Amino acid sequence: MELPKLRQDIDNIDTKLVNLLNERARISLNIGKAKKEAITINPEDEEKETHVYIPGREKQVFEKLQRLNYGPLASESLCAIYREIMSASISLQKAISISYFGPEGSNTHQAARERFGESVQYLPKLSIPDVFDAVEHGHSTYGIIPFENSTFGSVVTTLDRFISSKVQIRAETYLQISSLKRVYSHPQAFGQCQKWLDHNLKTVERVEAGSTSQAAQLAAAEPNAAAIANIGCAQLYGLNILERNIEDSQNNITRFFVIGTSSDAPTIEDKTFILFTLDHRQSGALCDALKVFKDYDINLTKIDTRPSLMRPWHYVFFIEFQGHKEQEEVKKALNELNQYCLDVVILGSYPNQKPVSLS
Ligand SMILES: O=C(O)C(=O)C[C@]1(C(=O)O)C=C[C@@H](O)C=C1
Repeated sequence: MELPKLRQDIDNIDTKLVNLLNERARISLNIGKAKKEAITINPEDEEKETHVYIPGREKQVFEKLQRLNYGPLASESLCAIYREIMSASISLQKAISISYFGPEGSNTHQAARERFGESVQYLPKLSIPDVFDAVEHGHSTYGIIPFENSTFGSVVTTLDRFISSKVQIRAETYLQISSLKRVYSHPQAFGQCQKWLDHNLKTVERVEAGSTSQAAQLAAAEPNAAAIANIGCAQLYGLNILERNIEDSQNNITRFFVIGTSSDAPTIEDKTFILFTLDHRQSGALCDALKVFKDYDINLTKIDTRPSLMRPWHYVFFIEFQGHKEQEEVKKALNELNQYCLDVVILGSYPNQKPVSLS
């Protein structure tokens, strides 16, 4: 076929696409209005503000797209296009800001961009507690923080800040951490690449930085210095890539939480994250607490513990389980759990986003 004719075909399709995209945008604006009206009609509702970001609905849309797609467009390409459609849709309803554990180019920044696209405002914060503060004080609509890494485990600063937090988890999101690099880095990244570093850079001094992107920034400003960071950082700070994929486990994935002022309504598959404290003088207290989940047939997906920060040798337990805090069985289980605990705090419920490859 002639090239001009093929380009004419593309022009015609683009005209249709632009019209359809705007039709979609108008519906999104109406959804925005409907959300505001729902709150005005039901002022007694727990929900005091309109949430434009609905992770459960987004999951549904993305799953449907992948089911519908028979190519030749790759599903990843289609999802990337839709990420931006959704981002624009959100920003039409309300201008939102996302604070993230930065600086610019950090893994958390990357995770945030993959989750929220380019039409929202990003606010870098230099520490994880600063992200919590920004959400708690209303300086940003949502926050995003690293929660755990598949090789190195929990991010303890995040767990510790949850102990005194007023935020609720709204979503989880996963990021494949690849192409880790050099000698300046965040302690988490050093931990993830320990074996490689011991083998290849045994005599090189390891200098800790506040984040992987700060490490890249430092390395860029210093001759003969390197950083362990992601590819985005190398591009941002003009670094050469010396070695790729140096992490000990090649399947190195970090999970992040999106935090906000409230969680969203139940979807078909949610998880809930809680913390609780126990009376340590009572033998079997932890066993009694955990048995509640067995009795209600609630599957646990994570358990962790941290010093309580209030009294030495007192601990806070963190548990993630399948189910939503508004489901009857979960409510009953948490009520019963309360009887065995000094304190139970629900940190939020969110749709399960675990990639199938990790299940
Ligand atoms: O369904 C909604 O609640 C919308 O606001 C629409 C929409 C979309 O564009 O599809 C936009 C943002 C939400 O995070 C989910 C979906």
